[in-house]
Order: sequence, then C-alpha cells, then structure tokens
Amino acid sequence: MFPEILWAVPAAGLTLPVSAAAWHHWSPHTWSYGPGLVGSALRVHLTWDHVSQGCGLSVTRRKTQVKGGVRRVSVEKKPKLRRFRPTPFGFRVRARLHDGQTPDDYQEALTRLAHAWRVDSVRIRTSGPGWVELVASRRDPLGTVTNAAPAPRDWELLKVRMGTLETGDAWVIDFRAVPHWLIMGATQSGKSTDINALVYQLAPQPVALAGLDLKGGVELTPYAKRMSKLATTRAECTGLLDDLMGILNDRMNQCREAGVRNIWQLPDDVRPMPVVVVVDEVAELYLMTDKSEKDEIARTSTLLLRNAQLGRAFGLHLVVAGQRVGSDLGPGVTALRSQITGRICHRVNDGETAKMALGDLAPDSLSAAMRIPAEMPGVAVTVGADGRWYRVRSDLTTEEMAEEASAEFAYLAPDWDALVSGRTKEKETVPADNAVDWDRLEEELT
Ligand SMILES: Nc1ncnc2c1ncn2[C@@H]1O[C@H](COP(=O)(O)OP(=O)(O)OP(=O)(O)O)[C@@H](O)[C@H]1O
Repeated sequence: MFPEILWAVPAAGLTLPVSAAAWHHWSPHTWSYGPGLVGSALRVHLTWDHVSQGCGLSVTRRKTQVKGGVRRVSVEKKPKLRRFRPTPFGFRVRARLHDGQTPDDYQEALTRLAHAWRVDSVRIRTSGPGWVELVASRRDPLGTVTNAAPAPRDWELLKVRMGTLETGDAWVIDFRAVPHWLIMGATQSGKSTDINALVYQLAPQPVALAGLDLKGGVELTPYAKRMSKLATTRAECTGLLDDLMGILNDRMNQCREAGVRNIWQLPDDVRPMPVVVVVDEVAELYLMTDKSEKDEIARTSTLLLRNAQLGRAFGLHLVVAGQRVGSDLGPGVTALRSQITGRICHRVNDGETAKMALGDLAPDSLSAAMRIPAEMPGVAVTVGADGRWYRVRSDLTTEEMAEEASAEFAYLAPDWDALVSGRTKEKETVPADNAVDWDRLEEELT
C-alpha cells in the first residue's frame, strides 16, 4: 500500500528499503534512544508481514485482482501498527485490531511475539475500542531493586503505590477499585514487604487500620500504634471480626436511611472512615489443633467471608496474606478467595497455592508465577482492576519505614470502640503542633 522508499541508516552506513509506514513511526527522538531501539523498530516493521501471520494475527481476505484477467484471490492482511514509542526497557507500539479480533487474541500470541521480536517479553499495556498497545522489554524490568520513595504527602485516598509493573508503569493498589487483596507467597518471597508498603502509605491517610495476626502478633505488632485494633489470639480475632460485622450493619443502616447504595455516595461530612484489615498468615485462622476449636473456626470463617462479601460497599477492606492456601483448609477458604478479586502471588512452593491465588482469574499466569526465582524477592504475579495479569516487583519498603510511619501518624488511628459504636470519623486527639486551631477558636469565641 505504501510506496517503498530508500532510507539511509547513517550510523551503520547501510541503505535499507523501508516502507513509508515505518518511516512515519521513526523520528530523531527514536535515534536518541540508540541503535538498539532503531534495530528493534526495523525488525518490527520489516518483519511484521510474516510475524503477524506466524502469530495468527493476520486475517485472510478475498480480493478482486485485475492483473492478468479479473479473478478473486485470497490475501493475508496484517494488522496496522501505529505509534512506535521508546520506553526505558524497550518500546511500545499500538496494533489496530481486525474485525472480529479482541485483545485476548494478542494475549495468546505474546510469547510468540517476544521470540519473533527477539525481546525478553511482550505484554499488553492497555487497550481500547479497536486497538491494543503492546509493550516489549529487551531485558526484565523487574531485575533491579528499587527502594521505596518517601510516602507522598499528597496521597490519594486508599491508593498505594506498591512498585513497578513489568510494562514499566507504576503498580498501584486502589482499594476503591479492588476492595480486597489476597497476598500469597512462600517464606522470604516478599509478603511482609507488601504489608509494610500498605501500612507505610496508608498511615498518613484518614483510614482506620486493624490487624489479625495469629503468628502471635510478631508480624503486625510493630505497626500497633497506627492500628486501632490488633488481634493476636483466636478469641481476639473472633471479637474483631464480630466488631467489623457490627460496623458493617451500622453502615448498611446509614446507607439505607440516606437512600444510597454505598458509603461513597454519602456526603463527605457524614461518610464513615474506611477500615483496612490486614490478616497475616490466613491459614492459622483455619487450622485446627484440637476438636474444641471446630466451632470457633467455623465462626471465624463465616465472619471473614461475610466481611468480604459486604465490605466493598461499606468501606471495609481486607488484605489477606499467607504462605499457603489450599482447599484442604476447608470450604471457607475457597469461598473467601472467590470474594477477593485482587490477587498477588509471589514465589510459592506448590502449584496448589499458585492455583488458589491465580487459577480462577488468570489460569494462563500460573506458569509465570511458578517460574519466579528465589533470588528475586518482591517479584509477583498480580491480577487487579483490569482483570489482566502482570508480573510486578514491589519497591523495597522496610519494616523500619512502616514502623516509623505508624508512630508518626499514630494520632490518626481512630479509637476502636468509638469506631464500632459509629461515634467517630477520626480520633479526637490531634498532634501537639496542630492541637488547637486558634483562628477557628477565636472565631467561635467572638
Ligand atoms: N521488592 C523487593 N526487592 C528487593 N528485596 C526484597 C523485596 N521484597 C522483599 N525483599 C527482601 O526479601 C526478604 C524477604 O522479604 P519479606 O520479609 O517481605 O518476605 P516474607 O514473604 O514476608 O517472608 P516471611 O514469610 O519469612 O516473613 C527481605 O530481606 C526483604 O528485604
């Protein structure tokens, strides 16, 4: 369709035939990223005809050919490529979908594309009506450790920057989009670092934090100052979950009376504070050491499930972490998993746990999860708001950072009893340097 033009590659002193379509995507900007990128651009555009055919992305169309007499012939039509752009690790490019194609067709072809383009990986970055944007990385963007940046003071409510996606974009957890998260991983795989990041970044926000830690509290006690409630025994866990059910019921009534479906539709001044509950080592909640615990476990399991089912609309969010979950822990675990749409699967020791974490939402991600190497802690496969899976690596948030943030923002932790009785949106105590709003006081007195 486009006339072939002769395009000189000055750096190599070569002259190559390049289509005008390809020329359209190159710019002096492309050159500035070096010969690697130019090589990739050449490879992608010059080989796109047969690569798209080989990857099953071309379609066969019937066409009338006039040459040597009018006749109908079949031609392979490749998808159009647009917007070739450099990225820190490679490039991204948009492909126009043929009629009848969906981004899933590209999802299936990603490994084939990576081999054809001689890159480490190709992933779908984003898609829209009729197009899909692919991002190709020449080396694994997750290979480097990034220390967490200081928590932003201009936080967005219930959003936490966890790390980096393999597309090079930020990996962000947004509890308002995905209310509950399951974090799975073997020991030393990076689960606690995720919880550190959550505590560190939620601490300055007007959010209540609570914890269930059946490892005797060793994991969450450092953050107790910022937590409104920390349960470390089975009885305390049941009590805390009972309290959450009470909060849930109050919020339901409040929403019903106001004629709204969720707390986010309530006016700012009456909207109750969101609560994020961290459950560490979830298997401990379900493991029975003797038969007398049976009823208590069943009760805990039901309460957790109810909170997961109803919490979304009423600002109750669960983060459930553990080394292992399997159906052998009882039907409650499988039911709980089905209520949790956010999944993070670090390196795991058994396929069953990976299946529990990802199998129902992204079965094609299992092999990627099973291949996470032990020498890359923090690397995980996640499924989030867009329903796609991504390889990710968390930023390194240390326990000290989270502990310091907990102490600094301890004054923001609402009193649990007040929260349960629905009396408070925020703890009445304020930091010393901000203890009295003198201007307001003066105004009120005069
Ligand atoms: N994103 C990351 N980049 C680099 N190192 C990391 C990352 N995440 C975790 N680590 C390191 O890996 C080690 C284990 O991390 P972490 O304690 O979070 O794992 P864990 O799964 O909670 O382990 P355990 O179950 O034994 O508590 C720590 O030394 C931590 O510093």
